[in-house]
Amino acid sequence: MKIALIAHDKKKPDMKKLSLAYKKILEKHELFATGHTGQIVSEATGLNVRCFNSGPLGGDQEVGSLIAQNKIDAVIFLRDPLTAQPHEPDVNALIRLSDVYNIPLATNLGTAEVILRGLDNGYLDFRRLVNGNENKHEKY
Ligand SMILES: O=C(CO)COP(=O)(O)O
Repeated sequence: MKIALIAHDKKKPDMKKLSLAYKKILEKHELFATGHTGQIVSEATGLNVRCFNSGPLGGDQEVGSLIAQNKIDAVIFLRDPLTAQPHEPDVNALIRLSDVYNIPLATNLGTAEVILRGLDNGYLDFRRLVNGNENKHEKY
């Protein structure tokens, strides 16, 4: 599975802890991330992470583009709900695309853990069926 990891600045410590705690699960999957988040996760865990631009410089849009191409199976996006972000439209666009394509999306630690444990228990295996239809999203 292809997992996207993103964390706003105040949530990066949480992302570091999450990636360390769930390293054994994450290492079975292909990881993608916005720039600084990916750097933190790869340095903390030693896992291979494909890093895009930093979020404010277009990284969220790069992840969104992969979602639109059916190339991301789950998103863990630890958002900071208490700080205004200059690139809020990009954040909203990424969340919107996840909903358009029914991509499991966690926006906080609680849901992130559910998704990671679900991933390990095969609950996201339905994504493999979707992946069989690469670039052919079901619209209805
Ligand atoms: O701002 C972000 C997501 O909106 C995260 O970007 P970075 O991982 O580059 O800090």
